[in-house]
Amino acid sequence: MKTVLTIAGSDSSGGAGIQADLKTMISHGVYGMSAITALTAQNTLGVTDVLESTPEFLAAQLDAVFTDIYPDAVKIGMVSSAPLIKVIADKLNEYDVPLVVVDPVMVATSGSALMESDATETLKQELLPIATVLTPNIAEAEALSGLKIKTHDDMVAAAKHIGDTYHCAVLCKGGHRQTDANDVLYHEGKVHWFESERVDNPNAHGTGCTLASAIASNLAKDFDLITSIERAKAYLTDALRAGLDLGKGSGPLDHGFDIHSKYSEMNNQDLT
Ligand SMILES: Nc1ncnc2c1ncn2[C@@H]1O[C@H](COP(=O)(O)OP(=O)(O)OP(=O)(O)O)[C@@H](O)[C@H]1O
Ligand SMILES: Cc1ncc(CO)c(N)n1
Repeated sequence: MKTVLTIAGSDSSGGAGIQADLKTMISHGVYGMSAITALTAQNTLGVTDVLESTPEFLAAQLDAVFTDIYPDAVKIGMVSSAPLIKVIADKLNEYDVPLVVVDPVMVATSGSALMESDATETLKQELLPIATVLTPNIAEAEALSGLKIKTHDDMVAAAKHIGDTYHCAVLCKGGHRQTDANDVLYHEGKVHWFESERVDNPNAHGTGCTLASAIASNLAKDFDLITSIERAKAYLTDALRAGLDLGKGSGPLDHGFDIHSKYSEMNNQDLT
């Protein structure tokens, strides 16, 4: 079985972060592992508290994973401070990880800040150069490129700017656009669009985490980058279309829409 490690924050409501990552990985038939950068007290309405891991404890988690079950791919999500980013970069270099998806999580869908402002520079210098692919949403692509994004051409310009500066592939996600949900990849000097109509579902908590974990799972299974993104976007769109409606705010996706087993068919009546 292929193995994938997520390095990210825990979301107590289960829709984003580590929980979304592990659910996505099991749906892709890969073995998921986690190194937790922070605990968030969070639900579909927002984040009420954050407890960061210490850099030493994050390093210990990474050593424990890498010296035992070596991951075929790594997904990085919420990393809120510069010292934690530095630990991750050092460990990924030490263990020589080939496939790294970096989701530069800065602000949650609910509007809560998830990264300290002075950590952005460390992210740029330390993590972007070792990313196989970086997956900013529009606001994150603006912050990383310094460019304003309004049109499809602006998305391409920002992806090019980031990719050429930090030497990584960049997928600029259009999930926050009004008219479509088209994402654009800039990779090895070429531009590739992944087009999708918007799914009419206000429950979009954790879409970014889910897409990045699905890309990492597909890369671990030896699909090339474009195929990995195509498959990941199809999974994300189907998980949105499944129409789960939980919580009082922007609720989670149905990560398990595609998993059929004898256990998922059991209901309470079967148990009596
Ligand atoms: N309503 C929608 N319909 C179809 N696809 C969507 C919709 N909303 C988001 N997506 C897709 O979800 C993926 C994640 O994009 P998005 O821009 O939402 O990321 P994000 O802002 O990082 O996510 P998060 O809200 O988890 O932080 C992209 O492929 C995007 O096109
Ligand atoms: C822990 C965590 N990571 C990422 C996001 C972004 O969706 C979130 N809301 N929470």
